[in-house]
Amino acid sequence: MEAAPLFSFGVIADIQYADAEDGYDFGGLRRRYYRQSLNLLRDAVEAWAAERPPLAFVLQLGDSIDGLNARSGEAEGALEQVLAALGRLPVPVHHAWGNHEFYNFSRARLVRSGLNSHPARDMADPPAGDCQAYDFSPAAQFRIVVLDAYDLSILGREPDNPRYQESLQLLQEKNPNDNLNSPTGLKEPQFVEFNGGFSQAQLDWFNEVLKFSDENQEKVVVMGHLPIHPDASDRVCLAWNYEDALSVIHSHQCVVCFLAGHLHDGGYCLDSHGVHHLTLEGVIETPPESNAFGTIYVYEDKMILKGRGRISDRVMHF
Ligand SMILES: Nc1ncnc2c1ncn2[C@@H]1O[C@H](COP(=O)(O)OP(=O)(O)O)[C@@H](O)[C@H]1O
Repeated sequence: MEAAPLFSFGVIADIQYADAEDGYDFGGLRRRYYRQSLNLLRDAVEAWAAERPPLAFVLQLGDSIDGLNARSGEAEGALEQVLAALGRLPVPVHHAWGNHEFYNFSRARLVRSGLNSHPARDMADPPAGDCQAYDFSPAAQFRIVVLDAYDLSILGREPDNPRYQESLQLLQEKNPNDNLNSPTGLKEPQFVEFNGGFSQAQLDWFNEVLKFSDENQEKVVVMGHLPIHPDASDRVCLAWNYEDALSVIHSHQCVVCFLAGHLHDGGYCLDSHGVHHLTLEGVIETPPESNAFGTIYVYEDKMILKGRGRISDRVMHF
């Protein structure tokens, strides 16, 4: 028997709920169970709520509702359903924002929604602008960093916003295709409209957080919608400037794990600096008889992932 963990938390990605018939991914190969995804979320919540000792929190890794809702005018209702399901948990839920949040809502609207899990600001010098990154300490000598992978993006902002203009310029420099969602022919195929990146202000802030954690002997788990390691993703689904985020992480000792969603097949690698990169399988492409969520039990020297359904169990030493 393992000793009791220091704390535990739930993880889930790419729920992409919509009250719509099943469909397929862009390639036409993977079925998307839009309506069932809400039932899978409810099953996840029920399983998490029954855990003893109770979880400390849940991380929702983005794409909580599908872009289909925007087209059918059901964005608000779909979000209400997802938040109501998560609201049955007696613990905080921390949300990353993905491309599908921005298909449905502006950044300004998200700040005023139940998907804004940013705690009241208590740390000095948060990242500049409308960046949604934040950090919190769930237990002594542990810290969670929530990164905003669409801080550079043309999704979620009006075209007259300077950050939109800067992002569009970068995207067009890297992607000459007429359809900016198409990675065809790109040297850096992650430069597509449905991805985004990290501003220098966010990277500077991230660096300061990790410096503090190094100085205080903390272990840090980082989460964001987009994967940042090519071995835990395909070449398209990475954050635009994933290398910049990796450099910040690798210039510190404290980061033990990076959690992402976006790539519905999931992925995992242990990188050259001993950081675990775990990309979670997406609920939306999970058949109704299975599921895709997990609980991570944190110990002084490791994290143990208990996966459900498509997500495998895994021990991540640090
Ligand atoms: N290879 C591609 N070429 C052109 N458009 C694409 C390609 N892959 C995805 N898209 C488009 O990009 C958008 C996001 O893709 P989607 O599969 O919905 O993202 P996610 O994997 O986050 O669910 C959709 O409008 C989709 O049609």
